[in-house]
Amino acid sequence: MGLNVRISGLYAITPDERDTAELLRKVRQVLLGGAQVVQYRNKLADAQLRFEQAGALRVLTREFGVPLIVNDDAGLAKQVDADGVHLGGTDGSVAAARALLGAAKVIGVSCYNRAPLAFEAVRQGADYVAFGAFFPSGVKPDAVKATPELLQQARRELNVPIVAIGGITVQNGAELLEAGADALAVISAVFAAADIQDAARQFAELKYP
Ligand SMILES: Cc1ncc(COP(=O)(O)OP(=O)(O)O)c(N)n1
Ligand SMILES: Cc1ncsc1CCOP(=O)(O)O
Ligand SMILES: [Mg+2]
Repeated sequence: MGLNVRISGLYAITPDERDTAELLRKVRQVLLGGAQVVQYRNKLADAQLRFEQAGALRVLTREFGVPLIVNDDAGLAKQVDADGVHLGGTDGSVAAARALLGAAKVIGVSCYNRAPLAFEAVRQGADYVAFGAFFPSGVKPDAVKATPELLQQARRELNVPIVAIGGITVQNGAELLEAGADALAVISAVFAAADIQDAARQFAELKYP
């Protein structure tokens, strides 16, 4: 995994935002609040806008010394020299991403509510695994439901960082950290907050491993 990359703490995932200046303003707030990882995710943007936004986030996250992970697209991660890529079930193989990005970059894999997917992802060289959704998510209302017991099992049986996602708030996140998560991946509870920086700060103050 990347030399100075640690997957732990508040893992802030960007909301679908077409206005790049607005996106940067919001992400600066989460960084000032203490986010430890930023993922660029934008399901509305076309390839040109995604390139522009990922590149701008690359500059911003470097300013804070925080890793930038690109969702779905290892090619874009490579183009902007992101620290890694996050792959879901339809986003290509770990092997293909590794061949493109090299050994120093981070590859994270969505494992939904299935421990066997995580064992296989790690066998293929994933650097972290993500489980969820733990709570109802307005961003992904149809996401499969995962339970804290899965985090306990993953903690016992895996040696890579574990990320929890889906409807996570400051209030319900503590339970997931106690069950074994290293990082909390969050969109709405930080980016839809009236005060984004303060919401991020509250997440950053939780007790991480
Ligand atoms: C940290 C993290 N975990 C899970 C996901 C979800 O990935 P995926 O299942 O590919 O869904 P999309 O985010 O692409 O809609 C994630 N992005 N990040
Ligand atoms: C991308 C994704 N995968 C499972 S739930 C989810 C959305 C998380 O967003 P929120 O933190 O707003 O529930
Ligand atoms: Mg995906």
